Amino acid sequence: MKRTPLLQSFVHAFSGIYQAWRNERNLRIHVVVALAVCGLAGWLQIPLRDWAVLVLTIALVISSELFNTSLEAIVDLISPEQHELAKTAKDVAAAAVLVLAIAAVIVGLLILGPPLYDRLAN
Ligand SMILES: Nc1ncnc2c1ncn2[C@@H]1O[C@H](COP(=O)(O)OP(=O)(O)OP(=O)(O)O)[C@@H](O)[C@H]1O
Repeated sequence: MKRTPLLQSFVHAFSGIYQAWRNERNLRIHVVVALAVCGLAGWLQIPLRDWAVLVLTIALVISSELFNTSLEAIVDLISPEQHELAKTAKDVAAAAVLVLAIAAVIVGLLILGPPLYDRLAN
């Protein structure tokens, strides 16, 4: 099998991000919320370790959304008709994103809550 050049692999990956961005409203919502959280974290001047946790959490949510988008495309390709297994595949993948999104909200509250309270109270 012909091996894809390294640079071309990056081009494909960025193309994947662009396609998902164009087609997936949920991904755009995740990115907008992530930018808002980063803005708030910058304003609150949180420590570097908290930044690391925030960035990893944001990446996990966005990455799961990208996997979800990929899985939806595969399901639509192999099962254009309605099928119980197609429904299970899509619903469970969406559930995986939901679990991470809920965890991300909790992480955000734990990291940003106390400094935000201090800033607003003083
Ligand atoms: N081929 C199918 N067979 C059975 N049920 C399906 C099928 N395709 C979609 N569904 C059901 O419809 C729901 C929405 O499917 P759709 O492909 O529109 O995803 P979506 O709404 O674009 O998801 P997301 O909002 O995560 O992008 C699925 O979660 C599933 O319950």
